[in-house]
Amino acid sequence: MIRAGVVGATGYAGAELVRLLSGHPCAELAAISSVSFQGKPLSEVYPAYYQLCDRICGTQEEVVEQSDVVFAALPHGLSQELAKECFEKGKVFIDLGADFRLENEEDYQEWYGGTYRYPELHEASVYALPELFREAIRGKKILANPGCYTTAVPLALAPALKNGLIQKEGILADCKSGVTGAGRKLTQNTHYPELNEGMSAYKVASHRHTPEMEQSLSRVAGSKVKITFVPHLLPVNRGILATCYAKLTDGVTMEQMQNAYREAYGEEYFIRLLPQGREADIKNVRYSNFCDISLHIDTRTNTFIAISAIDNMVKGAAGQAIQNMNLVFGFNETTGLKLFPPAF
Ligand SMILES: NC(=O)C1=CN([C@@H]2O[C@H](COP(=O)(O)OP(=O)(O)OC[C@H]3O[C@@H](n4cnc5c(N)ncnc54)[C@H](OP(=O)(O)O)[C@@H]3O)[C@@H](O)[C@H]2O)C=CC1
Ligand SMILES: CC(=O)N[C@@H](CCC(=O)OP(=O)(O)O)C(=O)O
Repeated sequence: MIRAGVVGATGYAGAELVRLLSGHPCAELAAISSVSFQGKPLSEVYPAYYQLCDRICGTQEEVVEQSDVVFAALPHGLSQELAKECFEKGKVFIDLGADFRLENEEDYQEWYGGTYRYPELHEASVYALPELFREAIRGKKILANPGCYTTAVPLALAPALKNGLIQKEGILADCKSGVTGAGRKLTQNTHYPELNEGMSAYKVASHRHTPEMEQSLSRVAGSKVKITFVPHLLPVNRGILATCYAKLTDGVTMEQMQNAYREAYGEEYFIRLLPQGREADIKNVRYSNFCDISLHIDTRTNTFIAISAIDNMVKGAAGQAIQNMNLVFGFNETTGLKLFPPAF
């Protein structure tokens, strides 16, 4: 049994980590922390956890001391000091935020407005999207867990890009997110009457996930890829639907495309390639670590369309973080994550 701790357990990602860790056969929840709810049981914050996790929220320091692996589910900008402390104490650190995701500090400065205080930690860290970069993750102690859009879009496009089946210019990612993606804090645009019965885009072609997706896609393609990314807010709790468009390379057929995706993902438990004629749907991946992908070609306009669906809180956050924990501790990657999505 390894000991797992969650810093920021009272947020949505932290609470989801607690839920998933409670069913993990090789990890026990050792400690949780909060600033606002210190000294209070987590079940007071989330009544659904009553008698299941009445653990008291402690301090960040207690989590580090009592854990072999520390998950940070904090707002961006708060992870660097914590990572340093974990690294010095030989703990595995898995960051659900963005502080270690971008390779270039200039990109981080531009999109997040911070600096890399400990460059050596960034050198030691790895971008942990297992289905694309698995081998680089093994043996690492600082893991940058991708976010929801930045999981859904690269997984949808990677095999087509890697095999040169689509053109690198003009890729569009049109994405929809459930409201839990915005976290637990209250804001006007996530207020029920403002959101319900509506659907709107936000941060059009200016969202800070853009450089992160481009980083993954460029690595896979072997040269710089730029995309246009437009996120939308959906009036549902969970889910990311990523509809990605690209111009096909001349002459590419659906059979070639399907072969490339089967070769890339055929052995991946968490990626479900849907049969032709079905479309990925956020309803079918809720509460699971699955990423459903459907492939489509518009022969009239020579356009490839890949649609992926994930649960933003699971494959887009806590589930993927536990998948990464499994990977670095040498457990089967699916341990504790064979979550059956509800049918309706
Ligand atoms: N929600 C999602 O779908 C996804 C989120 N993420 C990332 O995960 C991280 C957490 O997101 P999410 O759970 O949604 O956010 P929430 O706003 O729901 O939770 C934030 C957590 O951070 C804690 N916190 C806030 N400010 C501070 C502070 N100054 N010092 C210490 N703790 C603090 C809060 O604790 P308290 O108030 O109790 O002290 C709370 O537990 C973010 O980096 C986010 O980008 C990644 C992928 C998907
Ligand atoms: C609906 C909503 O607001 N979603 C969040 C993304 C949540 C997420 O993936 O968090 P990371 O920033 O850690 O990747 C957003 O658009 O910023």
